[in-house]
Amino acid sequence: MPASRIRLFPLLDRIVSADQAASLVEDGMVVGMSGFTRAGDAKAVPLAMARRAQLDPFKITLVTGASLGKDVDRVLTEAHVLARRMPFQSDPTLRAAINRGEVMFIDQHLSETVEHLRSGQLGPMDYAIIEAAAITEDCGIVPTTSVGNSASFAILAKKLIIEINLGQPAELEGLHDIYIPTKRPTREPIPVVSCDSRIGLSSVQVDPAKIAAIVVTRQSDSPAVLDAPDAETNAIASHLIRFFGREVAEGRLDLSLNPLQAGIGNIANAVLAGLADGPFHSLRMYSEVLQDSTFDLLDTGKLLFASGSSITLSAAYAERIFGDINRYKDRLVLRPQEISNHPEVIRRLGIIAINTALEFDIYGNVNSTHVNGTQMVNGIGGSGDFARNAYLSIFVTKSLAKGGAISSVVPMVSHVDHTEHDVDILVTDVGLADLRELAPRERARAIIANCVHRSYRAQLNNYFERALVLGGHTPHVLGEALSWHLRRQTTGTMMDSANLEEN
Ligand SMILES: CC(=O)SCCNC(=O)CCNC(=O)[C@H](O)C(C)(C)COP(=O)(O)OP(=O)(O)OC[C@H]1O[C@@H](n2cnc3c(N)ncnc32)[C@H](O)[C@@H]1OP(=O)(O)O
Repeated sequence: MPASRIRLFPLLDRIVSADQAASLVEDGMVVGMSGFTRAGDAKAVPLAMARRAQLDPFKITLVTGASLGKDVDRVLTEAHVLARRMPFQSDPTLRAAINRGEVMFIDQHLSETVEHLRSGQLGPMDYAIIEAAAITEDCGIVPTTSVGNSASFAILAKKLIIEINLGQPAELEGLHDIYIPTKRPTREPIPVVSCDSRIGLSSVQVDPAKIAAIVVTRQSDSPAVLDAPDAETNAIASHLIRFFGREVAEGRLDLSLNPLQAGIGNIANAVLAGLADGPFHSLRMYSEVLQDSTFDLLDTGKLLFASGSSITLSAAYAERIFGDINRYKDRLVLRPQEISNHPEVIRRLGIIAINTALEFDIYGNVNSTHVNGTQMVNGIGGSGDFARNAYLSIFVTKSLAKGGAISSVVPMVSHVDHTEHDVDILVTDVGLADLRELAPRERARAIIANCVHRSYRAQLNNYFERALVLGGHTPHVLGEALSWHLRRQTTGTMMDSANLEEN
């Protein structure tokens, strides 16, 4: 163990095995864990908890920053350790248990979880299990590749288990900016005034007496798995980039755009990658997750600075970037997710927010989470924090899913995460609908003309024209509004019989 990793020497006595640390967690406890979109998650103790539960069954409420690495939620689900889980997940095994009703999942705006904890609406938190790069001389916990909710968990939990991960570079120290908002209702303004504002400390200060155990690990984060860009993701990126060009021509933006937020996944990655080839320069990001494309943009010099709450990279990028993190350190900051996603800061900076929808409807309501209105996919994540408060709230999706059996543009979404009031721009591979300052009837025409796949356009137009006859500010044929989803369930496709004949 290098002395630089635990610099408060009396704490060396608290090093134990993962199994010993896992034995501290008791049935019914509320446990916080580090981890945000695979980055910086606790890796050894949760697996030891699952092993223990095989012999000594127990259940907990598990609260994290966001999703964890590839094994943690899976093994905890298989060992039936999870009674309740919040605020986000993306694991197929856990997803199935949530949809069977076995795990109670609380799908929460990512900026809000620690507010609930701080105010006593959630908790008290019994243990926080936090991955750290180091513990400083004055008992500062230095996070690794994410901050997520770790800072407030460490401060608010009764006891701490720290995983010192020797596999994470020691040079991560200095990357983080830990700021905890003051008490409500007399809270001071959060002093982030630009993407590169540094307003806090580089570690999380805790009372050493709270550290119950330290476990030493040496394991990389699970890598992100990104598909290669395809024709649809490239088309979405190019529609969006042309739109930004028009905004510049109209004088509403300049070539540095406004600070960018981009969600996880292939489309967001493709859009950011597309910015590298455009005329844009001096870009800044104020986002949650920093993906591969962030580092490509930093390398080309197009991106000046990136603020996030986690760095989630593919295996090849992780090796290159974390092997040379000092090269990027003065152009990066990792913040607690309540600051990266804070409504006050998002509104102040005038963020351009780009997130992915599962489906949207003719009026611009967006479903990001539930297939057929019932089956949870991942959760709302930070998309709502950004959509409500952004300068430009953009949602992207492919126009078709499941080989064309599903249209991503429907008469009425089967679940609403982002209401029409929070959505400015919709983009599919077909085109882009600019909904700003449009009334519902105008929004419907713009969406049907620009976003719907040609195989569903006539069917959707037919629905809208019949809705118009019935009237209303937001016309619908209520008895048919969810008929596309029902048809998919019963016949396997959203296409009606006339459309099936046509296609
Ligand atoms: C931690 C964070 O907060 S990151 C910041 C933003 N967070 C969010 O936006 C959270 C919510 N968003 C998400 O979870 C994702 O972006 C999703 C699920 C909406 C889209 O995921 P992506 O992987 O980008 O899109 P993709 O098009 O590959 O779709 C994922 C799956 O949903 C399926 N799908 C897509 N649209 C539909 C639809 N309308 N109906 C049914 N299934 C659909 C796809 O077929 C695919 O299925 P598969 O995994 O079996 O192949």
